[in-house]
Amino acid sequence: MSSYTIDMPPLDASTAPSGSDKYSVILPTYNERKNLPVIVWLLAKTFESKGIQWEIIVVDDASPDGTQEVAKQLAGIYGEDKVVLKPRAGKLGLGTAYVHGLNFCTGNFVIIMDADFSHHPKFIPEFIKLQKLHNLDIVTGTRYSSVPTPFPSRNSVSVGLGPGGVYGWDLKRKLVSRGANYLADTVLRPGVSDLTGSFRLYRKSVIQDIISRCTSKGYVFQMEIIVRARSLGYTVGEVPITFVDRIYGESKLSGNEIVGYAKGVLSLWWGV
Ligand SMILES: Nc1nc2c(ncn2[C@@H]2O[C@H](COP(=O)(O)OP(=O)(O)O[C@H]3O[C@H](CO)[C@@H](O)[C@H](O)[C@@H]3O)[C@@H](O)[C@H]2O)c(=O)[nH]1
Ligand SMILES: [Mg+2]
Repeated sequence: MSSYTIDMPPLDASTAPSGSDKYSVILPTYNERKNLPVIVWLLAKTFESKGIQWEIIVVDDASPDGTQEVAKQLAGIYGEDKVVLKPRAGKLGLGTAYVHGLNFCTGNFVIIMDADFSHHPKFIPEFIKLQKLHNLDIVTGTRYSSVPTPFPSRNSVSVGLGPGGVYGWDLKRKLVSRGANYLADTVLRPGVSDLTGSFRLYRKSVIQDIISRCTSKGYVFQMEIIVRARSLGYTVGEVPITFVDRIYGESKLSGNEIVGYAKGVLSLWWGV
């Protein structure tokens, strides 16, 4: 991977979080026992090294592999105020996991990401910088653009050198992801380059408002959030990220999720 760094100033007086800012990370987990300790360590290191207040809300859906036991051990190591386990009784879907986790966030900013290292915490300081520089409501990681863009539109020229991209997916999964973005972009025209990615930073009041209007339950949730954010007039910025497919465990994306996505696009088309 290249040593490209995003062309933005380092966190300084104008772009650093204020003393009262706190970042709540929602980590949805289903069978992530092997991944959880490392992602928590990376997150803690990222925040602590920059003196940023943080907490992690682990939303585990009764994983049979013992993810919750690992989460409890991590709470013992980092502190119960830092690693907060908020389990659910069964596998109820990714979208509703975010809704559940949001109820327990005490920060004024919320970061949502995957627990399997596909979303690397090293990008979080870039999200924070772009948010602070432009006072944005949402910053979304994009795999399909390679320059940071504070106010993307359908006309943004955003293909260049730099990060942004997917590593480790087969052709079928790449086509599903591209196709899902193409479908929603063509039908709903939200003007954001990656609608299905879930690595994002939100102002908490904004994600609370949007989530209260969302109807979907599964992976389609990410797309619905951005489409609703745009129609409500919230500001969105994009930071290029590299998405690296997981090493441990399996994706939970099923055929049902793909059908649910297509239905979600159509229902937003009728309703928005
Ligand atoms: N609590 C809970 N967590 C879940 C569930 N389904 C998945 N997760 C968790 O959600 C994260 C993403 O799941 P993966 O199964 O690893 O997703 P993926 O196939 O790698 O999909 C990625 O790409 C999609 C398309 O771009 C994204 O939509 C998705 O968010 C993710 O980034 C992981 O931390 C996983 O444990 C669920 O029903 N409940
Ligand atoms: Mg994954």
